[in-house]
Amino acid sequence: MSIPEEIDFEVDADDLTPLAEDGKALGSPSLVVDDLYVTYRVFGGKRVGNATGQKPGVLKRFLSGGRTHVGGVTSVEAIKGVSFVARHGESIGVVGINGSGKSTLMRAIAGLIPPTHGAVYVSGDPSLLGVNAVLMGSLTGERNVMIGGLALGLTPDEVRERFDEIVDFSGIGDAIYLPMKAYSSGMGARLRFAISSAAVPDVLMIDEALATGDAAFRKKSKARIDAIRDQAGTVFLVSHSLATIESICSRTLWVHQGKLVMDGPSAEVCAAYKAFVRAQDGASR
Ligand SMILES: Nc1ncnc2c1ncn2[C@@H]1O[C@H](COP(=O)(O)OP(=O)(O)OP(=O)(O)O)[C@@H](O)[C@H]1O
Repeated sequence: MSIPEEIDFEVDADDLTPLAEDGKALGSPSLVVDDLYVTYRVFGGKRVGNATGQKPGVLKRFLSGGRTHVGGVTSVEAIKGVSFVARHGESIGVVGINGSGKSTLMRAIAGLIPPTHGAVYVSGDPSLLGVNAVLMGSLTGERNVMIGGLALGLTPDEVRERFDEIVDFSGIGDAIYLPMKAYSSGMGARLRFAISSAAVPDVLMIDEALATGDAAFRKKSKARIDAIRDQAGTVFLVSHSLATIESICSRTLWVHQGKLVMDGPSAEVCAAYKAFVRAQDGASR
């Protein structure tokens, strides 16, 4: 296995200030994930041909009308028995190699995928979690600001009041009037972050927005994350940039093959994860 490209150990640590030890006591639990399992069912995921790798016979090919796939349902166990408690005022990083289950975990917490076993309990309004899910690539950024704002529980007037501020924060300028599918991944991520954090949510989940943004955007984002934590929100940050995670999150979860393998202070978890990836990379050479 090689180190996934996105893992950027050296990423811009200079422009990120070290995490301040503010010594603030954390609040009550905002989220409880209890023995969570998530299984995807994929239709048509079976191997082509038979187990020996030989082509199907003439009769089979005739009966299948020349189609090469044989259908069937395959299960992918993406999350296997994850449990943890998050508290108000906590910022939590989530690390793991590609395909380890980070996005699935976030989507399950957001209520976008049902658990196959176990449960997720969220204090407050879980609808605050799902902004990314409602945004539509075929609509302009402007329309998406309105849709995302409504999904956050704002009224249309409140969204209109905050519109300029959201666009300014995203820094995408006149591109706000283009369809979102015309945005670069960085521009899309910046607008999603600007919308998601326009109202103070109970639980804010951030994808790669901070990794794709430039130094100035990361600084602004960090200030906004700190403000959300100060108002007792919980922030999850999924990123391949360990420098960003260590700078923003006091605690980190390491997910591997769908399991939570480590949960603790960011410096310790990131160091262990870094050593693991380097060892894997060495073993594959
Ligand atoms: N919609 C889906 N249908 C079927 N399998 C899926 C689906 N989404 C993810 N998976 C599978 O679930 C597992 C976990 O994927 P997930 O996207 O959660 O990983 P990740 O850690 O977020 O990866 P990355 O770092 O590449 O974004 C993988 O094996 C993936 O193939």
